[in-house]
Amino acid sequence: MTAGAAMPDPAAAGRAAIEARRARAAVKRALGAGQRGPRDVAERAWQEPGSPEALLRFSEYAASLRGFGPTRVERLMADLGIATGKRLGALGNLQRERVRGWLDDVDPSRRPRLIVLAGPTAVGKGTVAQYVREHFPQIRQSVSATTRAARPGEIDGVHYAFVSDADFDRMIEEREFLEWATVHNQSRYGTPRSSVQAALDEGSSVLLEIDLQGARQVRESFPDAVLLFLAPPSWDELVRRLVGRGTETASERERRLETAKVELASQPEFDATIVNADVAEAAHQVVERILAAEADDGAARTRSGH
Ligand SMILES: Nc1nc2c(ncn2[C@@H]2O[C@H](COP(=O)(O)OP(=O)(O)O)[C@@H](O)[C@H]2O)c(=O)[nH]1
Ligand SMILES: Nc1ncnc2c1ncn2[C@@H]1O[C@H](COP(=O)(O)OP(=O)(O)O)[C@@H](O)[C@H]1O
Repeated sequence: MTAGAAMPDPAAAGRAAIEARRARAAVKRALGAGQRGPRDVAERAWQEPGSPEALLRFSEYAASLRGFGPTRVERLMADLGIATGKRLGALGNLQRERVRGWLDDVDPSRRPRLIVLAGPTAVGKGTVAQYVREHFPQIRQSVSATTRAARPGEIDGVHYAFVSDADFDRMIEEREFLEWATVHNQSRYGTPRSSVQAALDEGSSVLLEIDLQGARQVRESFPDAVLLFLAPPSWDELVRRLVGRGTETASERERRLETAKVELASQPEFDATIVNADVAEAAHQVVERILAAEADDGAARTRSGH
């Protein structure tokens, strides 16, 4: 194959073009369905040249939004001084500022929120969070640091940053954690402050999958954080999931189930409970809560005139 490497391959180019078109269509669908906000798509386009968002034509982007028919899109483009066929990523600085101003009007509600997803061991927090990661990429998730050992299949820097006790001590000392806790009387876990703050500053909501002690600390330091409790359909099902996962010894399982009883009792402290009977259904409910929280905040700000 090396002989052909420098030659243009029309078939491969065609496949790449089809793939790129599909990716742009997915962005348009997500905009139309309200799964992604127009501000998020525009900011992503400007951050990542070459991304599907950047290559989306402004006319198609605007036409994907609810309530934007061809006439309204045409008028908008004339108002913003955007030429026909212009791609989002190709807008100059002046046009980007104009688009941001317009977004303040059409999408005033999107203020990023900090969301906590807590609940007893093995209820499915990790599974639901992963579904959200795969289907709703605009919602960021932070990677916690932990002193526990990696389980088979867990990747350092993806599932957790696996650190030593000494490293964890240093991170506490240097105030690197937004919150941290010793969980199951065993290992320490902490949320990195800087990456969470950076995501919020960029306009993305951040989902934290943390334990009850962490949830309480977040409530203290971020009073407008939204606390979601993921509950099992029943106690027996919770035990089945813990045993079924097969990652703990019998004595570790006992310890986790003791913690689980305390955690289940804390449910009234949360803003909402979501029962994880079906993963996709629970994940959609989590996302609905996030979108509602973002919109709610905007409405409140609009009312107070800011
Ligand atoms: N406070 C806090 N808890 C965390 C953090 N990361 C993970 N946890 C919680 O630590 C607990 C143990 O997680 P893990 O070791 O993955 O075990 P599992 O809950 O049995 O899957 C879970 O309740 C997690 O939600 C964090 O950064 N801070
Ligand atoms: N809705 C569900 N129905 C059935 N099994 C589930 C569901 N959600 C998660 N599980 C399973 O339960 C086990 C524990 O899930 P996990 O995400 O590791 O829990 P947590 O992160 O809350 O400790 C896993 O084996 C997972 O595949």
